[in-house]
Amino acid sequence: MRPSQKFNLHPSTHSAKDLETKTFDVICIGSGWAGRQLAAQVCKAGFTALVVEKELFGGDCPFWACVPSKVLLRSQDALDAANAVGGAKERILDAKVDANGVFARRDVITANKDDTQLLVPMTEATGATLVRGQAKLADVKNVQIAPFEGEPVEVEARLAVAICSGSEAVIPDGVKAADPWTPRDATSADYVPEKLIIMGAGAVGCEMATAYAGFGSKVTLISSSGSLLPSIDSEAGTIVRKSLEERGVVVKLATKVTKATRTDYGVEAVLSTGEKLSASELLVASGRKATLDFGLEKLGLSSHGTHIPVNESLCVKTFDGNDWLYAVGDVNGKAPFTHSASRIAGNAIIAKARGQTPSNITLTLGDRKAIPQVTFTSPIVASVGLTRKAAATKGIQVRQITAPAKTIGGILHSDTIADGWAQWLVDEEERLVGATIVGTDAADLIHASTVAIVGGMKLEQMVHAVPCFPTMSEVYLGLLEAAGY
Ligand SMILES: Cc1cc2nc3c(=O)[nH]c(=O)nc-3n(C[C@H](O)[C@H](O)[C@H](O)COP(=O)(O)OP(=O)(O)OC[C@H]3O[C@@H](n4cnc5c(N)ncnc54)[C@H](O)[C@@H]3O)c2cc1C
Ligand SMILES: NC(=O)c1ccc[n+]([C@@H]2O[C@H](COP(=O)([O-])OP(=O)(O)OC[C@H]3O[C@@H](n4cnc5c(N)ncnc54)[C@H](O)[C@@H]3O)[C@@H](O)[C@H]2O)c1
Repeated sequence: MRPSQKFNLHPSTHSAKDLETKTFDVICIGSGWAGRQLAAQVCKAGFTALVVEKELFGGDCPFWACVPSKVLLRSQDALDAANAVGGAKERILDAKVDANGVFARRDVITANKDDTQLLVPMTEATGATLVRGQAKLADVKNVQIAPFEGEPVEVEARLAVAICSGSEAVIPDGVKAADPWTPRDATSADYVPEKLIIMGAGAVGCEMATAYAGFGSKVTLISSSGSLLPSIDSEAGTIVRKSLEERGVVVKLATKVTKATRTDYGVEAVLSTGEKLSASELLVASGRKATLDFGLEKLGLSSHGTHIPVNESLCVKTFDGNDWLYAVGDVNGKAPFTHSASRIAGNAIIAKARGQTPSNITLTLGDRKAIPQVTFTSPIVASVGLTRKAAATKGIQVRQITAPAKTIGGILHSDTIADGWAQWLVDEEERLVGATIVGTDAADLIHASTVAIVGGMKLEQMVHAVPCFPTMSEVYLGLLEAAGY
């Protein structure tokens, strides 16, 4: 069995047959960040919530996605940081990470995929009731739970049912015969493949290329897109490509993996160029689709493609008069990040139950005006609001301001700090509408831009926000200067 599939479902605990009541204010199908946060929010407001989970309480993020992937990246990062400072680097005996040590640290942080260690008690502490089993929509506000043992049980929601079922990796038919690694396998692995082909250069592909190159794999990163991280403006992908190539990664863009098979050695991949490559493993990181195995069709609904369409309150759009069925998190395809499973649906459900209008936080978050994203490559790529591409698609006229993401603070911090790249996009009134930062500390630096975009700030106001010396926040001085302020 693959390491990604080794976990205990604890089938005899949290059984639907033991429920003291069958009626809850809100029922969440799925216990990822989306389901748990919504349940916690409504419980805090004095309502009751049931969370149904078919796999591990906690969903993807703590066991297979954000958390283990960040652990796989952290050790090389720490070594690189020490290696970039004279006086410290002389003490480093080996600049390569110990992959087994990294895997062991990951297993501790992910509690060996045992949800009873942290996620179950943490979620119960919010006041939510938890049940293990597969949930299906049975009727309006009715959900059927098929437990791991015993007969199905029906539960009813007084206010709302929220589909928080997440997403799963898309494995194209042409490569299935290779029995490829999914992102779950890449984050759960307990060995380092000698040669690794990664298909897809989005966030998963680029992060895993960084991690496995650090472990010593010979990585080939192949993507149908013309640049790495295609959802961000292309300068970011160019910088990440250069860094990956310096780490020995071979990058092939505008190229598809069309077919792959298992061989005695591992896998053979056929590319759209006709080239054939062999490797120990193939990681497919070519996108995700919503998890839709909960019986939408039972209500005469279809999911309209790969995600469930929702309105600005995250209420499902697919049928008239719906005011009780919500889709929250990856399943709605709006912004597939842990942090974007925001309080939108909870606000709407609570306000409606109290006969109030939802606060305008719903709208700010709902239109994705300022949802940030960080890709933990080396250097890190952070972005919020509009990219140039997104502005053009929306027909929004923007002025581009760029500056190096390199400051005196950064130079004092690291002898090898690279120039990096920072971009602000401002609208015709000089209001900030987008920011991208590629470089040291970008993950945290971006938050200042998020706040400015949410606050509708103009450059003439931002000029008053003076960063401390000597810090990386001086990137913002560089941007203001480049903007002519
Ligand atoms: C490798 C990787 C790294 C990532 N890194 C980051 C990162 O650094 N930062 C970030 O913000 N995002 C990251 N993401 C994205 C992030 O993991 C997702 O956006 C987030 O986990 C989605 O949360 P969710 O609650 O919508 O879904 P999930 O976490 O997928 O939870 C859905 C849950 O619903 C359950 N479920 C589904 N159907 C049913 C049913 N019928 N009955 C009962 N239960 C059901 C599933 O078992 C699952 O537990 C990463 C993704 C990947 C793949
Ligand atoms: N740090 C983070 O926040 C983080 C990290 C990892 C994942 N995620 C989330 O997970 C989601 C999924 O990430 P992902 O990287 O799997 O998908 P993605 O959609 O971001 O990127 C898919 C990539 O695969 C390429 N591709 C598609 N078909 C191909 C083929 N046949 N051959 C070669 N290349 C092909 C595409 O051109 C693209 O570059 C993202 O939307 C992201 O939100 C976030």
